[in-house]
Amino acid sequence: MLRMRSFLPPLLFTLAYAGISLSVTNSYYQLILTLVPVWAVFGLSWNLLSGYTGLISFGHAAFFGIGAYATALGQIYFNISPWLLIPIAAMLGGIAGLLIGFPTFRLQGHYFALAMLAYPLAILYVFEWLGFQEVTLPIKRDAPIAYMQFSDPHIYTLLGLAIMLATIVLSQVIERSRFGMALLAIKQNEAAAEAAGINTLAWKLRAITLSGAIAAAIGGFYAQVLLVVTPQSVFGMLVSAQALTVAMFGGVGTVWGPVIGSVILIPLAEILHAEAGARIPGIQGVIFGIAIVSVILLAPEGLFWRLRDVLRRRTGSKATAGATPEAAAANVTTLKPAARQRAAPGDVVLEVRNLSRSFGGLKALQDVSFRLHQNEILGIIGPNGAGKTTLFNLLNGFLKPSQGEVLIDGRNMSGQRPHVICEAGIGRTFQVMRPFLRMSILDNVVVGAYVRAGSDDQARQFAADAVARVGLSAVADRVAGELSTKELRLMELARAIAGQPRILLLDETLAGLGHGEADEVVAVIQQLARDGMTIAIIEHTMQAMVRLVDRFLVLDHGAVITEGLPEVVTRDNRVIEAYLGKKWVGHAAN
Ligand SMILES: Nc1ncnc2c1ncn2[C@@H]1O[C@H](COP(=O)(O)OP(=O)(O)OP(=O)(O)O)[C@@H](O)[C@H]1O
Repeated sequence: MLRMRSFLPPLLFTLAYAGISLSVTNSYYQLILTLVPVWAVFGLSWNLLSGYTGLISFGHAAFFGIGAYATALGQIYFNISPWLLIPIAAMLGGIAGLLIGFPTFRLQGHYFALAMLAYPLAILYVFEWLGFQEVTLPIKRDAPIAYMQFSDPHIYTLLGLAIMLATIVLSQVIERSRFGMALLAIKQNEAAAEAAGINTLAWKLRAITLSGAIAAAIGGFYAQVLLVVTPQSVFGMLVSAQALTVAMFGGVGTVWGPVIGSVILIPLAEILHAEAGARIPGIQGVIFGIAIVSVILLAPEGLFWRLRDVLRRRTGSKATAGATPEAAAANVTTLKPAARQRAAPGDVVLEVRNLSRSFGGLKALQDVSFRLHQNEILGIIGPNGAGKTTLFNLLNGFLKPSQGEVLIDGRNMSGQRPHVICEAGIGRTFQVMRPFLRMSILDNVVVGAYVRAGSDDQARQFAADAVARVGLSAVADRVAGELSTKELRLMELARAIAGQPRILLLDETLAGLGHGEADEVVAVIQQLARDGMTIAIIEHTMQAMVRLVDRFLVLDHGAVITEGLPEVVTRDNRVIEAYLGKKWVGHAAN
């Protein structure tokens, strides 16, 4: 029902646009009205890859141009109808996406962006070299409908709108599915996404394949509208910039962004080009340049998000008038920490054997061995640089060991990728939180649920259960950007348990919390252990740790200096010397 309702605005917008375009009689204005959905679809295709994953593509013209040339050359050399050629172009664009994505996804950040820039330029020179400088589509007066050559230009606009509506709906479906969640998780933190069980390379390849297919399809349609294709007009820098500009101007990571950007910028640039192009050549490029600079300065994420924030603030301030942050905080179910009840040691669920890891000459971890039993809470402590986070990174697959083994339920998992280890039952939180600030708590948590869930509905159910277990049900619909540090920590915990891990690695989950807040989070962790979860926690807050853990493992200079019960370990001179310090002895005596 909710989904159907979200399709209504794009449908109404398309109908209104169609109504306006049918009343236009000037053929030049009609062409502009056709180009708006064309560039909107191109922007949407860019958004699907770059808007959702954050991997900026400067080279989407590669796909657009492949589609345009496929449609033109298919008619010239094989006399195939564009109705068939456009789907073929989409297939070629998808294949190109896969071929480009596979090597290029090895690069990150601006290296990826720059590599993408090279593809359309290389193809442009190849097409020029092949002699396809200017390809004119054959005129088919005998079969105009079969060859998509309509005498009434309104039909092109309606076709463009139909493609745009289909692309918006497809994007909306993707946004709310496992696919969209995976892409957003990659955008936020690719490593954390892998740790949450997401096979990031596979999802990125799916995104670029689909994005390439849509860009090529609309490139094919563009060739059909203009009836002439040149390398510069379909592979040129300005074409790639067009996708980027309409999406960034309108709003990145939303279906409405490219549509808004296109509706405003395309008519503006085209009319200026027609009116002033002869006097000021290249005015179109100037307009796009100004648009990008203005957006960067005034609304860095695009118009859509800016407007939404303003509206939210207005309606939010009315709705929450009288509702104080304290009242909102009171909605969070709080648990009180219980006195520590040592778990009876269960089966060994995790065994670490002689694990070592060096970075160049630095031995960050040396010959570490220990076992983790079911239901146990193991505290991992040690001074800064002792190797605690390195140990976690080895356990969940971020790092490969130089030596040694990690066995989960007796199975050697060392060297496996993080999402495989997550599937095997290890969940993890991070020292630095990276929530999706514009998304609700529930949506943030859903990202972690997909590793176990078979369907979108099941993922939402798992997420709702996880949110309830950390006591955040009452605020599940609030956006993460409004949460306190404690609530964010609980949300991260919920995200980790939504994937139903059996072993949970918590990296400084209490960092930045006040005394009372830390107690609440401790109580939640205790409850998780009582419910059957096995937990390893890195933490510097010793007062909380001695109440929480069943056993300590103490690291110093990458090696285990001791392990055992809290009351024994905290009196061990080696631990006091290396980590706790003399102050601790005085404190413990009191
Ligand atoms: N990717 C890396 N490359 C080079 N050196 C690294 C890398 N990761 C960790 N180290 C080094 O390995 C050692 C152990 O670091 P690690 O982060 O595991 O310590 P830690 O016990 O978690 O410290 P803290 O309590 O400050 O988080 C440190 O000397 C650190 O500088």
